[in-house]
Amino acid sequence: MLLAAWRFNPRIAGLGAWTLSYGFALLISLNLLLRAVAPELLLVLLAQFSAFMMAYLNLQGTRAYVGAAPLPWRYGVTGLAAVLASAAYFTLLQPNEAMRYTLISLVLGVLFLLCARSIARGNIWDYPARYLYALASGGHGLFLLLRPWLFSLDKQGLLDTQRAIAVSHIVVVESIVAVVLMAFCIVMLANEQVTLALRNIADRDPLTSVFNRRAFLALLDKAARYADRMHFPLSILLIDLDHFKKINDTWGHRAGDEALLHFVSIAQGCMRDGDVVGRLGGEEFAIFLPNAQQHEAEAVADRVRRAVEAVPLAYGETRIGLTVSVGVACRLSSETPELTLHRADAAMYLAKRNGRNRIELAQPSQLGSAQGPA
Ligand SMILES: Nc1nc2c(ncn2[C@@H]2O[C@H](COP(=O)(O)OP(=O)(O)OP(=O)(O)O)[C@@H](O)[C@H]2O)c(=O)[nH]1
Repeated sequence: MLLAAWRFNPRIAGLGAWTLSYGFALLISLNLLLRAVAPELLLVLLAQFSAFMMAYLNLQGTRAYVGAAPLPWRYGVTGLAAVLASAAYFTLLQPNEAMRYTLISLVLGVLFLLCARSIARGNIWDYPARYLYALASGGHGLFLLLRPWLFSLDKQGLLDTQRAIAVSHIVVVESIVAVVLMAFCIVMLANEQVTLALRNIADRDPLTSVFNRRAFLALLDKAARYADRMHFPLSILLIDLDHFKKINDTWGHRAGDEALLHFVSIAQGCMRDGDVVGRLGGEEFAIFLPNAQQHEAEAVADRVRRAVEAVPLAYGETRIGLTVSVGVACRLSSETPELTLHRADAAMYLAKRNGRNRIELAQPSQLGSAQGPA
């Protein structure tokens, strides 16, 4: 299942390491089959090697998935060498099955707990699969830490035969359930990443990565409904780059693209958390400002206008000066967001007519009943 997921989604970070980790899980099963025929030392080394690699690669896959740097390879090599050396020592020189079992259980337990810690980031509602995976790997990690204690109860003769059998069954069943559950979670995580990537493609402008028109309008609609519920104001800036065609005609289309990116980075630097920017088309952008009165929106518009004017685009050796015309509208009570956008658009065209590189407010006569406290 994981191989198929990896084969079809090779670019999902971590999926390769996860799939490989399950390859080592298969080796553990192979080990069980060899029990009757292979020498003890070989079986012990193979079991501990496979178990360590499975848990370690699981952790590496998880870190890759969440965008964390991979653990340096020397950690893995040192950990593996220590596990194998102690396994050999407690098999050949100082035979002690309990000690072997305890050591590997503790190492694996810690690796699975680290795995749970790495994955549980973000908001549970946005990433349910991450929390399920954290639960599965964290639960398995805790159980692994508990296993030596269960084992010691048996060794001390504190369990009667039936209980000892039940405990060994629980240990086996827990491992199988945890491994299968984690594999399902990994497939869910891969699916989550594909969904996010598709949503990004559907919602974002490919050049500037800000929201495209459709996504921006959908978010604006949602923000307007929220503003209605909370009796908050909502303002919109409509921003158009001035004489943009001239940039394309003089320096080429690539310079035009760079100018759009340059503008977006400046505009984003002037916005608060919660403000949303979208590209409505061509060189026309809009920003909506939740809970902002008209005078606050006007101040943001002025910040953007000044910043764009002050920082020319560095295009090779050339410095290309840019300016923007901005229309500002604050939503009237029960006005549809499309209408507010339309008024901001009309104000922006007024700014163009009045000489560009300026801000115009949507008609004062239409703003009489703007929402929220003045
Ligand atoms: N480089 C580049 N150019 C684009 C893109 N989208 C639209 N354009 C160009 O943007 C230009 C817009 O020109 P106009 O609508 O005449 O506007 P303008 O030159 O900015 O003039 P004013 O808006 O009146 O100041 C056109 O030449 C489009 O081809 C894009 O993604 N990249």
